[in-house]
Amino acid sequence: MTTTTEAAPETRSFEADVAKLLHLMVHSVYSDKDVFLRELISNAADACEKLRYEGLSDAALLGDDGQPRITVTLDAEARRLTIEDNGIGMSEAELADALGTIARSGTKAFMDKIAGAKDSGDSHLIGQFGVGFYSAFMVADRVEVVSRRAGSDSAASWASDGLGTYTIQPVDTADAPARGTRVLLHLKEDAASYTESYTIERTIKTQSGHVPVPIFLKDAPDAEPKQIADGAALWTKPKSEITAEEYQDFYRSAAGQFDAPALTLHYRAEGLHEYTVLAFVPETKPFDLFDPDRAGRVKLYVRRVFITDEAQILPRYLRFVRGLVDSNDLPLNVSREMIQESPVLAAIQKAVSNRILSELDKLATSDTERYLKIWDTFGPVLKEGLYEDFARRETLLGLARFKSTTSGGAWRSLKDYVADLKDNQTAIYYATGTDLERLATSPQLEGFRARGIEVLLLADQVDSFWVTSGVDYEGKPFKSVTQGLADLSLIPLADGEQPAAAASDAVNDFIAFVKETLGDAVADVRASDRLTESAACLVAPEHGMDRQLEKLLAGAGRLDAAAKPVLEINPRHALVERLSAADAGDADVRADAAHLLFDEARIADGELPVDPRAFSARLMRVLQRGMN
Ligand SMILES: Nc1ncnc2c1ncn2[C@@H]1O[C@H](COP(=O)(O)OP(=O)(O)OP(=O)(O)O)[C@@H](O)[C@H]1O
Repeated sequence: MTTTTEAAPETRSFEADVAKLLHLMVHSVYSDKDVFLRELISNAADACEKLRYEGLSDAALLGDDGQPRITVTLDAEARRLTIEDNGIGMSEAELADALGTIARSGTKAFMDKIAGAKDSGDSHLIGQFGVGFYSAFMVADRVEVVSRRAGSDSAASWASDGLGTYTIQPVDTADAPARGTRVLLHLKEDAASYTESYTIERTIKTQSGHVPVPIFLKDAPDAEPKQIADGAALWTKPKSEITAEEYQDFYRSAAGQFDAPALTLHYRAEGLHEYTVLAFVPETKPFDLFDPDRAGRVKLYVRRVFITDEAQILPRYLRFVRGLVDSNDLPLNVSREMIQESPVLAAIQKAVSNRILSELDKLATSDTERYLKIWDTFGPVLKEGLYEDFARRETLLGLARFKSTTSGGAWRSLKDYVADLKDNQTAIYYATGTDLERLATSPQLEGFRARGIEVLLLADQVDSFWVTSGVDYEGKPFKSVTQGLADLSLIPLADGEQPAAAASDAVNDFIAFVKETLGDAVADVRASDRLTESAACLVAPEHGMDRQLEKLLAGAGRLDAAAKPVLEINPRHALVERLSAADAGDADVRADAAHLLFDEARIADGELPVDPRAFSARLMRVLQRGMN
């Protein structure tokens, strides 16, 4: 049936974010404009896969054209390029929704980044963020899309010059594909090479040669279509027939990444369940790594039919892994929701997750340098598993690498740490904070340094959570250097370090005075074992929460009030000795000193003084006295 309409096109404005994105695209200075072709072909292939899936439950949608196909047509004379698919298509409403609004959460992140990187011309960004359809405006000054949804007897068109508005209108079905979508690009003058057969064929073969839908090329509008990609799913081929480049091209087009995979895993599981896995660990962080939904992107296929990318095949802490699992056993004709409940899927989830972790473990020994790069990039995400996945905690602790006070910037495993324990050392010590450099200089570490005890420096947000969740490694608990009594006296001092004399009576009196002066502000004031250079530091009370975790929770409004800290004073510090002396001055001077010691310890922890005005008044008074 053919419908004709006389309606005038309706002009609409893009959502503000789309308009901004388009502006960036149109004015982009990227050398790598080829990306647009990959994005449009990947959209066309997705549309074919969506139809293949919907066709399982509604064969009528396929009509008499069951073969998915993408056709690219060149028109050098008119400087036009067309990409057409016979996939699912879009209704008028879907056109407006998909091409007039920001469909992906990552797009905003992309824009923020691209705006910053504009001058440096970082061509990797577009690929990284997979901004898809709009990349057409890098090469075209006008884009027209005509689409007809499978099973519908009407068609619609969308057109825009990428300058803030688009038009949308119903079109005669005679002017639309019988089913699917046609994207017509009016190429810019400097993009004329995209009508050259050779250029297009080479670009498609390298970027999209392994999409699971055959691709045809027509050199001219009336030329015969020639098949340039067979649509054979790469993962079904034997490993020995696939080159590293083919894996990389597939990874790029399927995962929307622009980097090279840091690890490629391709295997076939046989036995109770049969399935094929083709998984990649990216080299760089995917843009959506820290999206709040923490969703994974591994796709689920059943006998080469794409089912869903929402099956959450891997645990959330492996969400950086890209790729697919193609199962032979799952039924094709069940809904996505039912598949989620399937015990077969559960078995696949478990086995694939274990396999990925064991491959990482193997890599850690076989190619340490490559492994450490992966850890450097994704360690903070993998560490989420330490408190989320109890069953795999051991494995994850084995994979974990840390910077420490004695590693000189190198990564250390817990195995390394435990091998170097000092005599009488029964715990794994760590310090948490937000910045490695500052952590390494924190006063709490001084007593550890004097004994040569290695302290792990944990600077990722996630660290405060797992490390306080009751973990141990080979029977050794993790203990914060800011927590409780450090119990260091049992561990011998390193060569050349002098054992500390017990605090004198005068110092003990001074400590009692400080405690009285500070009153409720602190849980306790005591002489410190752990300080050798600084005069004072703050620690958590015995059994208290790690101070860094406490700060994080309080900052997130998840803690009513932080527990009061313990102020530890270094009884051997010259200033403390001087303040403790009988002639140190009147009670006012000592009271100022008590408050200043407390405030100074807070500052060393990256906090503000309790009362910044009182702090500056005291500081001024003390300085003035010093001048007199
Ligand atoms: N050829 C097509 N057939 C059917 N729908 C399409 C087609 N091209 C685009 N779309 C629709 O437009 C939406 C937006 O496309 P766009 O390429 O901008 O983002 P995406 O495909 O969701 O993500 P990305 O391409 O960045 O991976 C798609 O999600 C899809 O719904």
